Amino acid sequence: MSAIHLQNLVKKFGDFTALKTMDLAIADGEFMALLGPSGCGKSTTMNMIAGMEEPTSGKILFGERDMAGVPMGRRGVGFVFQNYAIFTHMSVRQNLAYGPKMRGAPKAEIDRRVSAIAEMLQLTPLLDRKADRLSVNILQRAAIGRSAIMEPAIFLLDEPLSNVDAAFRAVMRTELKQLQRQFRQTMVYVTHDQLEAMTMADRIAVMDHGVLQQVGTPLEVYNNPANVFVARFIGAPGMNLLRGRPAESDRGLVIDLGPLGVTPPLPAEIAAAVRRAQGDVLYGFRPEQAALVKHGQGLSLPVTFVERIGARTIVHLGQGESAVKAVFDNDVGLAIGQTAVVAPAAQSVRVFEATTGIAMKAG
Ligand SMILES: Nc1ncnc2c1ncn2[C@@H]1O[C@H](COP(=O)(O)OP(=O)(O)OP(=O)(O)O)[C@@H](O)[C@H]1O
Repeated sequence: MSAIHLQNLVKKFGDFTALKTMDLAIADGEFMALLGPSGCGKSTTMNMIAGMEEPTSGKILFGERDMAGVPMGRRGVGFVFQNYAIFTHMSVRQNLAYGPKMRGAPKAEIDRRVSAIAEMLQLTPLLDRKADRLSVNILQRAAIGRSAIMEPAIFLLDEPLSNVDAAFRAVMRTELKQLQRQFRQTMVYVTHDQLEAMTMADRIAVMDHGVLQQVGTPLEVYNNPANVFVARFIGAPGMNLLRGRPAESDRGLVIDLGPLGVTPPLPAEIAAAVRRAQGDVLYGFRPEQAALVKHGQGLSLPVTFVERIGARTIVHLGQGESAVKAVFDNDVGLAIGQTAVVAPAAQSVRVFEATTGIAMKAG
């Protein structure tokens, strides 16, 4: 019943198409993140699932049931927004109890459910505080509790952590995931923060400009991006992409990167796909998968900047179209102005068509 199917879903605002023909199947009990930059259509999609917006065309099914014309209050969804929806004149307890009370639940059951949810969200010591005395962090926690207490089969969260501070966000990521595991709800979670999507979601739907770009597990979208948008958007920093032209060499198929020289030979399965293609390609590899190698064995580039973030070091190499980043787990002792020679781990190399941006895959 609580699987969600979006079929050919389109949303237009006047002449502007906010969502272009979205097809997405979210399984019962799945945690799906809708991830993408601002304005990509995440909230529009969510608002249609919630019943706050009507689709221009296409269908939304909950299980087998078509939601066309079903008002928000009848969809059985819980919804938490970026801005906490809390009654500030009430205590935390009264806020949590509000939904079950409106439904006419007996007092003993309300008390039991309020205690359980308060315990789960670490709100127990704050139950009798008035909401207007609470920090933004705690207010958002109470707002999540207020929706979760209704045990909706479908729980929709739209950027619920974007106003809370960074340390609290880390705590809430774990708690939300635990909450979902416990209730086994279908959860749809809108975020522009890939860390939230990567750490919590079973699968991620990556969107851009109203178009669904890829759906996959966090590792799938990280390891095998469907196109250059996903390659750049996922990962911090995103994937390195260098323009070049396939060329045969005595060691196998390589990519001629012009002034940067030629790449190491491509792994056989990627080489087969690249041989079938025509024109320029983008040679991609993750900054975390670059190693420092000896001269002549990789791409030789000047160091332009070095960022140290705790134990991690991000080394910026080259400029303009030849710019590359490499991430190391230690201080590799490189300084601005030096030359570094980097090579990606062979199995991590990905190649994309330059004109369409689509990943070239084996098979
Ligand atoms: N009611 C509306 N009328 C006109 N345009 C709208 C309306 N709602 C959204 N849009 C436009 O549709 C596009 C998608 O908006 P949406 O809010 O879904 O994006 P988003 O990915 O959730 O981004 P954000 O994180 O900034 O909210 C944007 O260009 C937005 O300006």
